[in-house]
Amino acid sequence: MKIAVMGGDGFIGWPTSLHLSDAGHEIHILDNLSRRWIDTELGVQSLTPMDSIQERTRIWHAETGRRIHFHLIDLARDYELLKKWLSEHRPDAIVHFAEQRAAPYSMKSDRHKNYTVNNNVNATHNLLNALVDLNLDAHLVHLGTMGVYGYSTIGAAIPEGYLPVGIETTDGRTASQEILYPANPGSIYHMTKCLDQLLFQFYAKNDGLRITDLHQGIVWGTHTEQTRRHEQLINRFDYDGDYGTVLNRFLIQAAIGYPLTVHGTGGQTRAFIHIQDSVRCIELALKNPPVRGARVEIFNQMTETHRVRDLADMIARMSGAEVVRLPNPRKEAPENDLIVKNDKFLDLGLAPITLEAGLLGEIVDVAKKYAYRVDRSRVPAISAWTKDLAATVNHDPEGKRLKSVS
Ligand SMILES: O=c1ccn([C@@H]2O[C@H](COP(=O)(O)OP(=O)(O)O[C@H]3O[C@H](CS(=O)(=O)O)[C@@H](O)[C@H](O)[C@H]3O)[C@@H](O)[C@H]2O)c(=O)[nH]1
Repeated sequence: MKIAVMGGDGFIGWPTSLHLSDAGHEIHILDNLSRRWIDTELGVQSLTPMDSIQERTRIWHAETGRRIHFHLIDLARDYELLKKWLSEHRPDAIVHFAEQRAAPYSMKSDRHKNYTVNNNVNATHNLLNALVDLNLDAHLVHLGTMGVYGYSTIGAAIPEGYLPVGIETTDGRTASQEILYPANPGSIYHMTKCLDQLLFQFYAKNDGLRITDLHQGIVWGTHTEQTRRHEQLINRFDYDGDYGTVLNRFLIQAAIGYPLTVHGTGGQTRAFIHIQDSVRCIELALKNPPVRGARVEIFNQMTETHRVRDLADMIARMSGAEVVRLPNPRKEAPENDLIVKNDKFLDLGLAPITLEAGLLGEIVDVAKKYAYRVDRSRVPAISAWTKDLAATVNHDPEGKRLKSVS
């Protein structure tokens, strides 16, 4: 297939592009390189040394003989350019990662909220709009989030996208139907993914677009089979307070002797998936498109659930790291249970990498190897969900004032 990977320079976009190229597909990355600009804005860098996208694709070609094409296009702002590209290339499938993906970054300030909403919603809508106008029947696979469901404690498993409901009719019968699971976002970022869902519902219904939405959990790990092939193909790894996700943050904190930063009681339960499984799921989704006219296909893309404090305790046991409980900068339930259905990917043959099997390797391979690149002052999570919470944020889990956290 000819596949366009929107956002193919990012944390999941890059290994996905390599994985699909390795499988023999013709890959075109469309990216505005915004993630690299945000690194500059925040004054942080990936733990792993990352080359330019042009250099990365050159190395891939030298290693494998395969070409990955790069096109500098901003989906949210360059509508005409995007449309021109799609009309000239007419891809068979599109994988859409081209959104701002960090919840803390989206909550940093009014400016960051605006940026996240404008960028994410426009990128998704521009893409859908262009597909219809060009009569392009490409299968769109979007990377969504488990966060669209919220984290309720009702004790029932979260279904894959749709919830069966029974409604009493005016003549006393019970009519049953399936509705999109009620959206319950926990951040501006997560809210944009809820808005995406509505855009998908409309365009699938109105124009028959073929769309798959992957509700993904928190990704951990960094390497995939292809990124291991050459030092310069390495994936990015974020550890800072805005972009670092919880498990990867704990791993690097353990490696540099920084206390593991548990928010609140650590009773938050979340869904997880290894990066290698994430790219496999995307390939499985591409191989199993919905038919034209069908409703949006939704998969829960996660393999296990864990409580944050249990993860911290596990890594502390393995590494000897200290655990600190910090005031939570986020407005979220302090404790929740989480049961998730993920039968669809398992039925398609996904054999998940478990945390227990993969974790130690990650600490040794990545966290310790690049620990010298860490700027400790960028570790604290200081983006607060409300102005009140901002006053309680702990800028210094190590116990001494940090020089610069601006
Ligand atoms: O140092 C830390 C960092 C986080 N947390 C806690 O860990 C949980 C998860 O935080 P996270 O930053 O790992 O994940 P999140 O903000 O939910 O976002 C990440 O995971 C989402 C999947 S999910 O969480 O919605 O399932 C993706 O959509 C996002 O792109 C990705 O950045 C939260 O309760 C947070 O308070 C800590 O206790 N300590």
